[in-house]
Amino acid sequence: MKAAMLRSVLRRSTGSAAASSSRRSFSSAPAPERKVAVLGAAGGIGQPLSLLMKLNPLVSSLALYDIAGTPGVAADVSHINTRSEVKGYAAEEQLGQALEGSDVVIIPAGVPRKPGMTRDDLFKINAGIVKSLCEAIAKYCPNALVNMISNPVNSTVPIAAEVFKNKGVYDERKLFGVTTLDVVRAKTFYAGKAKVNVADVNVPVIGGHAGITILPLFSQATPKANLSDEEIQALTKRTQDGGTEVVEAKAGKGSATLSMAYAGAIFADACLKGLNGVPDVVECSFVQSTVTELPFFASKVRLGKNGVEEVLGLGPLSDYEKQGLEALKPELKSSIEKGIAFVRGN
Ligand SMILES: NC(=O)C1=CN([C@@H]2O[C@H](COP(=O)(O)OP(=O)(O)OC[C@H]3O[C@@H](n4cnc5c(N)ncnc54)[C@H](O)[C@@H]3O)[C@@H](O)[C@H]2O)C=CC1
Ligand SMILES: O=C([O-])CC(=O)C(=O)O
Repeated sequence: MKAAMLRSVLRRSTGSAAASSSRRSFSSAPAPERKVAVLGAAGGIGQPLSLLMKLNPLVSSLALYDIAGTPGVAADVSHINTRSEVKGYAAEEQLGQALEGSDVVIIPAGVPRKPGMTRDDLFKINAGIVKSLCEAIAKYCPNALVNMISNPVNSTVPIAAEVFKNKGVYDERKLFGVTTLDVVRAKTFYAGKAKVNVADVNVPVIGGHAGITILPLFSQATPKANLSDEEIQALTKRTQDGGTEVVEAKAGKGSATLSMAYAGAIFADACLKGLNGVPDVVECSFVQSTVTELPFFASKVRLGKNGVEEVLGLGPLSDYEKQGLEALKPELKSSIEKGIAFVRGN
């Protein structure tokens, strides 16, 4: 959700005569009907993400699913006077209804880290959660774009792909690991150091979503700034450790939720724009890829009416980034293989 969109939503909710008449004169075809499902909607990420999706005028139907606490969240969000109709789904037997007809399914279901844990430590619990949710997606909305937030993303995306393959519905253009928070952080930290307007900043982040597998390409950052090698290395490390910084600050009360909800809303908005035929929608995401020898890799992707339209190349890397790329491959490879083995062995 970009600032302009939020402004337009807020303008709409004031309902002033001037606003509605200018809306009439400028609006052509109404935005198509789009259903978005959030799985894990009552959680730390799920709640603010559901709020942001309720503010998104591209959404006509919002399905909120969780195994606990859904009715309250759904009732609360449903009172907001924006376009989408909100329904809550509270138990596993309602998951099918929640998913049916979905264009985009966002998955922030599962446990978050506590201090001292790695994202991979979440595998044990989250792998099973993601697997069963993806089995339901394969059954009830096999054509939906899936935005995977649940960690470890480096393994949960391959798990989803294996489930979809087993069910005969895998379309690599429709499965995304959400790495937008890495981009959000890289932009914020770069703007602070380079002393440029954060709204103007662009920084691609490639690789995966854990520790050194997160590789921000500050050599490609715009607007250009004259940062020293030490400054670039410190920015890289801070981006890689951004999740841990929040986990430690929350001191046992979970990981990033608000910034993740923001990032998840931006990525889902980009998916919806792509589905609606808006041209040149480009975001970084962890997708099936041939950009490196690894089967999944995060890089810039162009989004379109069927999901991934094009996986874009990495562009020129600095020597430091080339080293980072080689260094991340073994860990990313083993996380991907762990996800695949989890489904194949089960
Ligand atoms: N991709 C990324 O950049 C980020 C990913 N995350 C990950 O997102 C996940 C969620 O984090 P939080 O919202 O903070 O956790 P949370 O514990 O606050 O919320 C998780 C929600 O998932 C629900 N849930 C559990 N099993 C479920 C199932 N089978 N079906 C539906 N819902 C289920 C829980 O009831 C809970 O409401 C974690 O795995 C975390 O590591 C967090 C931040 C950033
Ligand atoms: O660090 C965590 O566990 C949550 C996460 O993925 C992030 O904030 O990037």
